[in-house]
Amino acid sequence: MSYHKELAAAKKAASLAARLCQNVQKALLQSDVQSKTDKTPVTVADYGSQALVSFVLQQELRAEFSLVAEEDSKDLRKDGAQEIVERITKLVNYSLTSDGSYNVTLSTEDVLKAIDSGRSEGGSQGQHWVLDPIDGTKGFLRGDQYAIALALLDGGKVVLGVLACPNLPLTSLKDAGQHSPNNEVGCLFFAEVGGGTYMQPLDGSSAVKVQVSAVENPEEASFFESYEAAHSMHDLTSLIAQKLGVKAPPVRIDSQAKYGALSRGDGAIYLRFPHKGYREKIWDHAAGCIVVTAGGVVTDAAGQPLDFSKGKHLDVDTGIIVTNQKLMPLLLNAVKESLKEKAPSS
Ligand SMILES: Nc1ncnc2c1ncn2[C@@H]1O[C@H](COP(=O)(O)O)[C@@H](O)[C@H]1OP(=O)(O)O
Ligand SMILES: [Mg+2]
Ligand SMILES: [Mg+2]
Ligand SMILES: [Mg+2]
Repeated sequence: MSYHKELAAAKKAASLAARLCQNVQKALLQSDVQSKTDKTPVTVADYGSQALVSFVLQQELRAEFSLVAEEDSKDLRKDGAQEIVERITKLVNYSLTSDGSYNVTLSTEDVLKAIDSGRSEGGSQGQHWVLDPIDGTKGFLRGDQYAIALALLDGGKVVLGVLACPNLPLTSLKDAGQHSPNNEVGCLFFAEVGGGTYMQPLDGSSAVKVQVSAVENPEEASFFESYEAAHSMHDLTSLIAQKLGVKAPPVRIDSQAKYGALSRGDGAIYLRFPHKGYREKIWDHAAGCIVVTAGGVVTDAAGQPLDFSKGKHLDVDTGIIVTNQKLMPLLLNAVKESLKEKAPSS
């Protein structure tokens, strides 16, 4: 089965959402930051991006669709939120119409409804879109890396993914680091099952095929991890890297931009070990997973593939690791030994 139409719609939605986020990041004001019950910062851009992606998918596909997305309109429907809802609506309308993509004016209620169409629970039957409207909100607020991550599940498997990374340099992080000196940033990664992975500049110029690094010697490999120590245990990942023989220091970046950078070989390994009690969500990995499948393998710490068919959460054993097929057995060993060493003795 081909998903060309869905892929074209997803690319359009993610590109427009990326532009919305770029506009907000430029003008980021303190009042744009809200607090949700889980205390993660949610900005008008998270909501705007979700409303916009939901609207564009509906317009382009013109069919019933199911969307599992991170945000909902609960906080926006509370007293006192009217002003922020109006700001989100203005932003969404501007982003949809400013380049002539659509000729529409959404009302505040249209926008709230579009946000809430992301309330699906997913599962193993049929098709479900999976969206993180801004992945790496902390990076976004800091002016660093973030991503708009959109994927399609069919029968519980990821069949396409699009990852827009507005601040990721077009050239390898190996050369320029996270901040491109000449400001050539903005990458769109996309992949369809069995069709390889492509990257194109967010400004729309042509796409190139990309490939995960084929490095076989861990001494020549570098690894990515969360910028935030609260999201992944840096002491554990450093032990794993040491056991594996990795020489380079960790490259710490926010969001699924790590998967994007890995998919084009900027580094060879991604290690993610959240603190105890954290449950991974499907929208934090679905798009990232499929863009690295051209040469890469994604598993949990026990070597099992990620299962996207169980609803919103991923039931992973301890952590998530990504590398190429050659390095995976060595990495799994290093992970196993490190976990044993770190485990409290009984
Ligand atoms: N306590 C936590 N541990 C691990 N990941 C978290 C935690 N809180 C939020 N996240 C999510 O982790 C991802 C970012 O991780 P990182 O950038 O470190 O790779 C985001 O999806 C972020 O959500 P959000 O989408 O709201 O930014
Ligand atoms: Mg969040
Ligand atoms: Mg996220
Ligand atoms: Mg998010």
